[in-house]
Order: sequence, then C-alpha cells, then structure tokens
Amino acid sequence: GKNNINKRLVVKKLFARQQHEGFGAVVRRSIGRFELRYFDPFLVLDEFSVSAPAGFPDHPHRGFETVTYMLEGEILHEDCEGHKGVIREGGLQWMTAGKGIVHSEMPSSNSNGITHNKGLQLWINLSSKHKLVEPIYQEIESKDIAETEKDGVRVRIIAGEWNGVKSKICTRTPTMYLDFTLSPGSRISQSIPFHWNAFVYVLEGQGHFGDSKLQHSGAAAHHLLLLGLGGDRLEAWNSSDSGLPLRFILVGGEPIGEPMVQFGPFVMNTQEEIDQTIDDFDNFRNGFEKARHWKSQAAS
Ligand SMILES: Nc1ccc(F)c(C(=O)c2c[nH]c3ncc(Cl)cc23)c1F
Ligand SMILES: [Fe+3]
Repeated sequence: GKNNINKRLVVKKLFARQQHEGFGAVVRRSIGRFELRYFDPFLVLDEFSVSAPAGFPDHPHRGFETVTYMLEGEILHEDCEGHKGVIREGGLQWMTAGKGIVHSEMPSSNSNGITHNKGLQLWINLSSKHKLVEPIYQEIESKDIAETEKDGVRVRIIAGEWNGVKSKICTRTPTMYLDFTLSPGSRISQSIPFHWNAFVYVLEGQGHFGDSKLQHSGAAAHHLLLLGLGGDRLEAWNSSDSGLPLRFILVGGEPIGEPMVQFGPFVMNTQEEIDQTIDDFDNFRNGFEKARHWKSQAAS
C-alpha cells in the first residue's frame, strides 16, 4: 500500500546459533554464515563470548575494517607494530586494517577466576581504493561514546548520527551503527539512506520491526533482521508487556558494488590479489614486515 512507500520491512530473519572460532572462543555468527555470505559492505557480524585462556591469538587482516564493541568485560589487543590497548565494557575499537595488520585479541586473564567477555565484532569491507591504506585505529572509551536519550529511547551512536548527535568515528565506507535501548512501550522511526543495505541485530528483550499494518516481524535476542530496500526508515516498537527493555543495533552501509574475494582474514577484489596477499603474508612483505619477528605477549 502507499504508506509502505517509505518504510523498510524485514525481509529475512536469521537466528545466530553458537559456533566455535579462534582458540576456544564461542561466536554467534549472523552475517558471514553460508546462508548470508556477504551483505555488501558487511562481511561478518559475530556476537562473541570468551573467557581466558580462550581468545583470538595472533592473526592477520588485510582489505577491510573490524569494529569491536564490548558489551561486557574487556579484550586486550596488541599488534605487530607495537600498538596495544584494552577495549573495556561499553568501549569501541574501529580498526582499519587496510594493507595489513597482525594482531591478537585476548580477554584479560582476570585474577578472580573466569570472567565472561562479550561483545560484537563487525567486519566492513573496504573499496578497492582503500584496501591498501596504512592501518589506522579509532578507539573510544565508553564514557566518550556519543549517547543521548529521548522519550524512553536511549541511543549510543557508534557511527553516524541520531537526533543531531554525531559519532566522531570517521568511516571510509559510509556506515551508520546505532545501539538502541527502548523502554517498554516506546518506539522509534529511524531514517536510513535509501540505497544503503541495513540490518538489525537484537541483543536483549524482544520487539517488533517493520510496519504496524503488515504482519511485522517480532524478534528476540540473537536474531538478525535484514531490512528490504524501497524505503528510507525503520519503525521499531518495544511492545513486550514483560517490562523488559528492548536492545538492538541498527547498522547500515553504502554498498561498495565491487567483486569480493575472501580467504579467511583477507578480503580483496580478485583471486590474484588474494594469492599475492597470501604470498606477502608468508614472506612478510607489503605491510606484513613486522610480523616476521613478532609474537603477542597475551597469546604466548
Ligand atoms: N581469520 C579469523 C579466523 C578466526 C577468527 F576467530 C578470527 C577472529 O579474530 C575473530 C572472529 N570473530 C571475532 N570476534 C571477536 C574478536 Cl575479538 C575476534 C574475532 C579471524 F580473524
Ligand atoms: Fe582480528
């Protein structure tokens, strides 16, 4: 009908079940599974949970960006260039791997036993013109993340803007990444650029997404909702009478529209570029020089 002309509806719903990744880590992978290999420009969305000594020991990246957003606990990261740090609860690391990074991402082995470190890691592809840029980090502590509240809706702005509040993250591939918490009975109508691919990933509670007239799609935690094209905004409600807040992320990005060839943590445009990348990594060249004599402390 006419009033759907500008609403984006849920066209696919995926439950992200747990799988093993890294060294003893557990991830709920939604984007990046065989049913949803690539949602341009998004390569992977992992909801991870890891406790020491498990983690993601030394590994490379080339040709894309990783966005790590901690929900509970913390992750220590260190790379072969000597860059290291802690991403604490509520904090964010936007890593543009570009031409190449070798790093480890390990939970701190907390003295008082097992601590569950949970978070989200989103892999965003880079266009061919950015694939070999110098690696660069943008790191924001929880207290410095743009956050605002209105009519029972709290929003943490990871990338993009909401209600005039902007994130300070500079995105190469135009991206929005908003962390919404809706109190019971509240709702949002959020604009999304018309041609962007967009999805919702539910973190807590349950809610409805899409259009009030159509059989809108209810969804609970660990579900990914793909939003169809043909509209410029998302409507969502926390209609649950359980009194629980609804927490979800809304992520959107401008499709890159180039060929994508992925080999694990390498994402280029052609198989030849992947073969070259593997050769560079094996021979410590073209951005992987420092990896030759480097081992992380956390993972050794
Ligand atoms: N290639 C490859 C293969 C296997 C991996 F596990 C990884 C990897 O590091 C991660 C996969 N999801 C993740 N979520 C959170 C964090 Cl902190 C790291 C990862 C990786 F890069
Ligand atoms: Fe990594």
